[in-house]
Amino acid sequence: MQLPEDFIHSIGSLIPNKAEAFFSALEEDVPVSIRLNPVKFRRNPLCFSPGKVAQTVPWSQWGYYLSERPSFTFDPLFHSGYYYVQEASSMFLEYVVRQLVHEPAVCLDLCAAPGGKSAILLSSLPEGSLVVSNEIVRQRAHVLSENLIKLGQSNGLVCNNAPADFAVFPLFFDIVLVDAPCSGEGMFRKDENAVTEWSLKNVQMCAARQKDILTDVWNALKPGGLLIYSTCTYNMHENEENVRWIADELGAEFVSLQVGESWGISPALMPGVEAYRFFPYSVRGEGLFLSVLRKSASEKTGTIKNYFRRKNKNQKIPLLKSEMAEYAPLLQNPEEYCFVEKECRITALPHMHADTLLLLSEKLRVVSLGIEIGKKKGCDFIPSHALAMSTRLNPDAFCRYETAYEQAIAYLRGEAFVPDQLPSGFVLLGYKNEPLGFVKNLGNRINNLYPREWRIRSSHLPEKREELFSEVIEDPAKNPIP
Ligand SMILES: C[S@@+](CC[C@H](N)C(=O)[O-])C[C@H]1O[C@@H](n2cnc3c(N)ncnc32)[C@H](O)[C@@H]1O
Repeated sequence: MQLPEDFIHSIGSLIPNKAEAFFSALEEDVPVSIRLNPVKFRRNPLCFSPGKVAQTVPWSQWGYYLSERPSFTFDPLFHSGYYYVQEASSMFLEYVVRQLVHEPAVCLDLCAAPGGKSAILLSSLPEGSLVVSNEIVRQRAHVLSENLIKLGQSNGLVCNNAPADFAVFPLFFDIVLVDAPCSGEGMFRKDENAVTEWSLKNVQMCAARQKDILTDVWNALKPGGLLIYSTCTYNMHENEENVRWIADELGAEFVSLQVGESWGISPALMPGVEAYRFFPYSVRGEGLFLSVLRKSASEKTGTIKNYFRRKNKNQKIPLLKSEMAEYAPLLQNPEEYCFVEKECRITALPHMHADTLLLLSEKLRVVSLGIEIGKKKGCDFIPSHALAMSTRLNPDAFCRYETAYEQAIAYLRGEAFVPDQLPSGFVLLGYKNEPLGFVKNLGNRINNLYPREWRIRSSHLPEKREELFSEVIEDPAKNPIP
C-alpha cells in the first residue's frame, strides 16, 4: 500500500511506539465480519454452515468474524435481512448502548448511511425506543432505507435532511449519534480511494465540517442526553480535539465505559478526554474512534410533551382508524398499530410512537417510516416489500412458498418465476423459512414484486455455492450461535 508521506509522519507522531506495528497491520488481510439481525434470528434460529465462522466479536453479542469472504450477493439470507455485513470495530456501538441506555429512548442517527450503526441502534436500544436515521445525501438515504427495511423493524424513520434541519426540534432527542464524515484513515486497508483522497488539508476540512455538524445538531439533544461521537479516522484534529471542544464550548461531560481488558481497545491520546480507539495492530477490525458525552442538564428544559401542545393543527396525514379492520389481519398484534394513508400508500405506525413519527414527518424529508403495508391501486391492494420484510407480518396473512436456492436467486434477480404449484393471488416466497418477498400468481403468469432497484444485477452465479447458514444442526455444541 502506497501511503502519503504526510500520513506516515502524522502516525509517527501520534503513536511513536506503535507506528511500526501499525504499518505492518495495514498490510494484513481485512477481517470479514457480519452481525446477525437479532429479531430475525430469534424468530428463525439457523446454524452457521461448518467452517464458516472463525471467531465471535468480543464486544458484540451478535457479531462474528468469518473464516473467508463469501459472495454475499448470492446468499438469499443477506437480501432477507437475516444479517448485516459489518466491520467489527463499528459493532462497539452495541456495547456502548447496552452499557449506558436502560430506558426507552428517542435517538437520532444523524449521519446514518449505509446503515450499520442504525441497525445496531434499532436492535440494541431498550424495547419502546425510536430511531430516526438521517442521511444528507439523497441517493445514500435511499440505500439506508433499503438496508433498514430489510431488517424488518417498525420503530424507525429514515429521512434525508441536513443537520441544521433538526433545529426545529429543540431539546427533542435523548440520544444523538454523530458518526461523522471523516478523512477515513481507518478505512485505508479496505478502501483504496480513502488513501488517494487523503491530505492534511482534507483532514482540516473534515475537522471543521464535523464542528459545523455538531453545532447544527446540538440544540436538538435534550439536557442530560447522550451524544455519541465517532469517526473512522486516527488523527487528533477530528477526534480528541473535537470532543474536547464539545465538552468545553457546547457544555458536556465525558461518560466512561468499562471495556474488556483483553479486547485491545486503546484510550484517548489527549489528557482529560475519555474515548475509545481501535487500532488494527491490537484489534481485529478497522480504525474507530468513539467518545460519549452527556449534555449538561442545566440548560432550560423542554420535553417532548411541549411539542404536542403546539403541533397537529396542520396534520397532513389523516389517521385511518376506521379502515383499520381491513389492514389489521396483516400484522401480528395489530392493536399496537395505527394505520395512515399518504398518496395511496398505507403505513402502520406503532401507537406508542405515532404522534412523534407524525410530528417528525411534518418537518423532515421522510424516505420511509414504520412499516409500509402496501399500495392502493384502483380497487386492488398491493402488499409492499417492507411488509414482507417486517418481523411484525402475520405469518398466516399470505400463502407461503418455500423456494429452492436457484429459485430464490432467480426471484432476487427479478426473473420470471415458474414453480410447479403455486397458490393463486399474492404469495410470500421464503428461503430457509425467511421471507424474501411477494409474487402475484395470476394463473397465466406470475408477477415478480421484488423491488426493481434492489435486484441482483450480476448475471453469473459463483462457481461454488457456499452458504453461510444451513438448517441442519450437525453438532449443536459446535455451532457458535448465541
Ligand atoms: C461515516 S459515514 C456514516 C456511516 C454510517 N453511520 C454507518 O454506520 O453505516 C458518514 C455519512 O455522513 C454523510 N455526510 C457527508 N457530509 C455530511 C454533512 N455535511 N452533514 C451530515 N452528514 C454528512 C455521508 O454522506 C455519509 O453517509
